[in-house]
Amino acid sequence: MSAVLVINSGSSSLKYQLIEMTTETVLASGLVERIGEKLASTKHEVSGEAHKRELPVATMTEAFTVMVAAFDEHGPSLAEFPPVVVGHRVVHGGKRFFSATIVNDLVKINIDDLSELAPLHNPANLQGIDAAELAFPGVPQVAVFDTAFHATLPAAAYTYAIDAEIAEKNRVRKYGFHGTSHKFVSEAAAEFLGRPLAELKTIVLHLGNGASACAVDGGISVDTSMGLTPLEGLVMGTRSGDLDPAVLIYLNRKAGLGFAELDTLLNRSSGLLGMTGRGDMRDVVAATDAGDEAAIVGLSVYIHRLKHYVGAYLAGLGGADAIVFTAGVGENSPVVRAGALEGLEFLGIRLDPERNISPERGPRLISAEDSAVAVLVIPTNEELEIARQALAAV
Ligand SMILES: Nc1ncnc2c1ncn2[C@@H]1O[C@H](COP(=O)(O)OP(=O)(O)O)[C@@H](O)[C@H]1O
Ligand SMILES: CC(=O)OP(=O)(O)O
Ligand SMILES: [Mg+2]
Repeated sequence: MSAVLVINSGSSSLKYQLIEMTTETVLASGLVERIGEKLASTKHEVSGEAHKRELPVATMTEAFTVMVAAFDEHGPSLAEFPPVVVGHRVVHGGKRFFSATIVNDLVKINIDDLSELAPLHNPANLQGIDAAELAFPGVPQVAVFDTAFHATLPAAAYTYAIDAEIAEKNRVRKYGFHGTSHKFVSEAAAEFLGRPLAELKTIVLHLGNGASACAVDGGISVDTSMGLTPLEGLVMGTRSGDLDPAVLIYLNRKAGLGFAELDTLLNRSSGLLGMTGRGDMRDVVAATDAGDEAAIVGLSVYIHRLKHYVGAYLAGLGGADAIVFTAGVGENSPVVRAGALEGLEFLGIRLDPERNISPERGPRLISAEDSAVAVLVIPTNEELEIARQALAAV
């Protein structure tokens, strides 16, 4: 019996899962949100029961103390299920990390060095590693990188068409993100279809708060929509995704917006939120049903962009065996799924409307029997994938 503790530490939150790996069962999961604010809220779920609390939590180290206390109080006992390894989600691995890596001082220096490429994510991930080292002395820590799965991108896909010397010197290229999810989901799709991964061409659409598309050929990432940072590509909850880069220059000159303001604009107040005043897809869909004009346009932009990437990756892969929807929006929004594939019948892509709106959970087929391309919904499980890779690394 071996348990793995999975840690996803963000700028103001700590999410965790303790997973028993012989049966891949979640023993407990939880989160500490709003770290550093006056009151943080915590949730610890075990045996289907959620234990919630509000208390001040100033730092990531304190958040770990709160997590360990929740295990002591509500179980399961960490003495009974001691983690054999702690697996951490680390967002940016740059060109240094291509697989799950046991953390040592040099690895931490490298993660820190990549912070300038992921300022929202890497510093928080590193704080999580430091706090876990204090809380679980002697237990190996393994970093699992969002970028790792995309290490296989060909130069044609990862190179930006800018001055090569400037790009090289500043490490400017496409890295891609959500790799842990794209890997898990593309493998689960092959399993669901009962076909060898090596033979499958798959398009994975990970549509959460952050969203990205990935073209997977025989289990290998060959193209993806996020870039140097998790800003490029699809329309997201608060991020713009693709736009003419000259918009930045123009807004700087014309509206006097500085780089900090432009950063905030594109990362935090654009996307669905910027277009519709609502960053949550559930609220946007509800508003379109009520006839809200901004919501109707915003949803149409979201779907237009999604279809654009589906088309691009169908062309890049030379057709696809499966198109897979995952993450919060992908798993739960029939409107988005139908919109993204509408009009693609000429390519052999045919949704079954009944299957698409079925409230069923779990991996499922939503295309019609006569569809040449299988359209699937597969719930992602980044935590389980991190646990598997962390355990394999030790
Ligand atoms: N029933 C639903 N219909 C449409 N969107 C949904 C539904 N349930 C959840 N979502 C959307 O999923 C998104 C969050 O996805 P999730 O994968 O949990 O995000 P992340 O892990 O990136 O924080 C939110 O925009 C939310 O509105
Ligand atoms: C990399 C990224 O965008 O992650 P998230 O979807 O968790 O924000
Ligand atoms: Mg997510």
